[in-house]
Amino acid sequence: MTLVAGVDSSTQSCKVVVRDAETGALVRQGRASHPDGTEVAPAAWWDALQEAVAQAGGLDDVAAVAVGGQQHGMVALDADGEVVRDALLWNDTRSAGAARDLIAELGDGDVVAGAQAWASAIGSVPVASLTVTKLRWLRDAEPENAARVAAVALPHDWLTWKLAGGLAGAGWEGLVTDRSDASGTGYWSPFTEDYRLDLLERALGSVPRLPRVLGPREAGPRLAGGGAVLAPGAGDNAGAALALGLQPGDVAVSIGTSGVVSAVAKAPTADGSGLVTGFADATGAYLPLACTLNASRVLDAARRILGVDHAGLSALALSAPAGADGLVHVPYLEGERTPNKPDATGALHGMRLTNTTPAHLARAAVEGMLCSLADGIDALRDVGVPVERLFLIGGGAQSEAVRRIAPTVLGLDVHVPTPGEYVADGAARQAAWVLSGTDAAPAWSAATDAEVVRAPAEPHVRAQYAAARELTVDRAS
Ligand SMILES: Nc1ncnc2c1ncn2[C@@H]1O[C@H](COP(=O)(O)OP(=O)(O)O)[C@@H](O)[C@H]1O
Ligand SMILES: O=C(CO)[C@@H](O)[C@H](O)COP(=O)(O)O
Repeated sequence: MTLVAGVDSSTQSCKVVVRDAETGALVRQGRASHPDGTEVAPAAWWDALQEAVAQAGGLDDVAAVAVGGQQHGMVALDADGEVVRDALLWNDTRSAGAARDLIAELGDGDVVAGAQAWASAIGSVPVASLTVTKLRWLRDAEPENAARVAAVALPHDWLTWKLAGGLAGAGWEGLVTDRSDASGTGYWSPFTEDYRLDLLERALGSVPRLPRVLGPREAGPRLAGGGAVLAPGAGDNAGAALALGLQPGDVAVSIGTSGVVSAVAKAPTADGSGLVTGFADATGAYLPLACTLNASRVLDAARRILGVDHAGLSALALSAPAGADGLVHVPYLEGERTPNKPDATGALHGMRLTNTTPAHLARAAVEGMLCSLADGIDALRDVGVPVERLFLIGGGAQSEAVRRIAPTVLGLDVHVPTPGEYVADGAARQAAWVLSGTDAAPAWSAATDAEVVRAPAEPHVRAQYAAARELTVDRAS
């Protein structure tokens, strides 16, 4: 049996799956936690990867490996290949001002024109999540660090490079990425399939070395020591789309640290409103996507307040009526990215003596988180993405309340594939694809055994959320 490995280096943890390259059958797996925070030493990801790989029985008998991971994180490297400072993650909002500056500059002061100019150039309007804004922040806030930057990579690129042995083992040539993750930097164009070095220079003030962008099934360097082939890897959402085998009309709804709705499209998008980012996927197509900063951790916060575990929160939420008798939770606990409100805070609206119970609070948390995703689905529709089937994945999909309430808020049946590591699985499928060299990815059975959850839509839940959504306040600091 030929084995392949897929990695998901996500915000909260690192997951590794080892699968049969031909059938996709799961053979072994491992997992290790990442530290908290929106600024993380990349070495912590490397340590977690080592631990998860060891749990998964190692890579000695594996023929190809692909790394998927959280997108956008800024991994700045110096001339010796060492990290210049801790990585700023996708959910770090300190570069919100830099995003505003970059938009205004490209529009010569006209922010609407600037936003559209960015969307037309790179498919997305910069927000604090995108790497390009983090580089501008670095230039302005830490000029001494900015001056040391010789190369910039993303989390998945850097881990792939480390697996290849880093600068000593693979040289700068071995620093590779793929088009899905490159498209989330803000300096790679899905229209020309090339880096926009002018935009990179505009942000950082210099043009550092960038990872070589591999094609969807192009082999990268080998594992240090001459072992497995390293595949291009992917951004996490592109990895999940590959695992799910998304078809036109399908939308993946991922409830991890981020809340993401994404679909595979034949052509790139350029949404000047900034709600939909026009990323590329891992197969040579495109991945229009709307991403929030607040998803599974909204439920974690509600659990903390109520002093219950996952099952307890779920039972409470399901015991309250749809709409929680008017209690609305706007879940901007980390600020927000879609809509772009980096300084917003979360809020509870419509509190009455009758609805201030643990059950109502739990219901409002689940509904508020789902309402923000429903807004994202509307944004996808607005750019012409067909929305027919929803696939619910990510850690939050393990909540029964989320699964059962989702159709009432999202207004469609929800397909829930068997709980699994879909990003790591997509990476493993890509690794098998690189080995096979065939035109299409190997036909592993994907989400065919999904449970379909049906429930009538409850439009008043979204209506009351929409009324409360704008009434948020910015953080004091
Ligand atoms: N049964 C459950 N119900 C609700 N949330 C859950 C459940 N199990 C795990 N989670 C949440 O899922 C999140 C981790 O999911 P994951 O998709 O791995 O996140 P990420 O990709 O951002 O690292 C955590 O916030 C965790 O609390
Ligand atoms: O920023 C995005 C997508 O644009 C996020 O999807 C990150 O890629 C992190 O994902 P999780 O680790 O929360 O799944």
